Amino acid sequence: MTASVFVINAGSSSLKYQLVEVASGEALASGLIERIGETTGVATHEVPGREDVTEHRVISDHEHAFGWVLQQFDRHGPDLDGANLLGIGHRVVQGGARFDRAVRIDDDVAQQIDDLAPLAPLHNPANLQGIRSARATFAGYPHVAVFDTAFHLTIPPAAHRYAIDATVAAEHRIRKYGFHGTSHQYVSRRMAALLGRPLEEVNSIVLHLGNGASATAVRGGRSVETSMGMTPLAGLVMGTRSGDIDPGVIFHLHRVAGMSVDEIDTLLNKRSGLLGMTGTGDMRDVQQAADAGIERAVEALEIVAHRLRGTVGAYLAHLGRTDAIAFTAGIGENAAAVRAAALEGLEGLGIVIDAERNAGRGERRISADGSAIEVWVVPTNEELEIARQVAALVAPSVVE
Ligand SMILES: Nc1ncnc2c1ncn2[C@@H]1O[C@H](COP(=O)(O)OP(=O)(O)O)[C@@H](O)[C@H]1O
Ligand SMILES: CC(=O)OP(=O)(O)O
Ligand SMILES: [Mg+2]
Repeated sequence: MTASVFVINAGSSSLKYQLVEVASGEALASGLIERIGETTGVATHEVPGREDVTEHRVISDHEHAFGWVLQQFDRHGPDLDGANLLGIGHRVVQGGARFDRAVRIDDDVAQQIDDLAPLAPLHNPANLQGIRSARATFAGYPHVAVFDTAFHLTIPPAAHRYAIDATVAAEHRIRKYGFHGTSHQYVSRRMAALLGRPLEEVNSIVLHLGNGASATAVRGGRSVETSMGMTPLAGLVMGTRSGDIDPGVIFHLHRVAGMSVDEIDTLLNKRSGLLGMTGTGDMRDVQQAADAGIERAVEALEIVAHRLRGTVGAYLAHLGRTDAIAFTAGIGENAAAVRAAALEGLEGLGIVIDAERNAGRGERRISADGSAIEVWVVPTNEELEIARQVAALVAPSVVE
């Protein structure tokens, strides 16, 4: 059997996994456990060609979730012992200024991920829980951390520094880190390949629009600007996160509205964005509501598009010359109306969408033939990118 990598993405209340065959890039199995720690969790295990397994049950913590996953492999396959496992890849959201590439996890690296938790309190502790459970289960296999932030460490100081007291910034490691780097890297590479040009020569803007959303300006394969900041709260409008707001709003909510810092944190991270504006954080539901004429859903879509358009405009200026814009992730790949609205009125800047192509499916160019800047839908595959980085680190001969 050809070599595979087990990829784990442990979120605060979820665990996603995929067994990736490195050579083909195919998922041999994948799954998702949601609502860990809540009264009823939902767990699914999918193996191509077999019926999906879905269970509704209480899953107390990540260790428990892990046990469930192993049980599914035992019962429904594929056989992990026969999977020629090269290693385990872990998505880690915050790698700080330290990790500019994937690294093998030892006790020291695990400690450093823990030290970075104050910079990503919602993400790094969960990532670490996944790492601990997996290291206990798959002792003897190499474990590799693949950081969301690594791809963005090429962003120059003028773009990653905030204009605040320099001593405070240095002491508390306050700067823009950026996230979704694995996806931005994968999509920008793929974009260059689709244009048939060397990566070093292509300038692109990648719009990763999922539950979390971020934009990145990529010059010659290197990230030079991105919309998320020190934390994944900044930038675009997201499913439950506000994206950019005036920081003064926070002081106002505290002093005038009497909210605590924790309450404001929850408001901006979990009760804002699409959810806060419309009552649902799911873009499909927002679009349905807008189609039915519900005013606040229509408005929310206008806010989403306005923010996207402004970001694209800024990145066109930062790049100077842009070859392509790529839409990716759940919304970017599937929501034609969001794509069209985001780039509406930019014909004067050389961006012309073809309505028919935009309404299609799958990886494709959606710009008109005469558009100076090409616009594409490029499906992301973070798990495959993680698997490749793991294989490159622990078994370079396999990926050559
Ligand atoms: N056909 C579709 N039309 C519009 N939005 C969609 C469609 N399919 C998925 N989405 C949206 O994609 C978002 C989830 O994106 P995804 O990349 O899966 O998120 P995550 O960040 O959790 O990986 C949700 O808002 C969902 O509504
Ligand atoms: C960092 C981040 O926003 O991740 P996600 O999109 O998975 O929430
Ligand atoms: Mg995703």
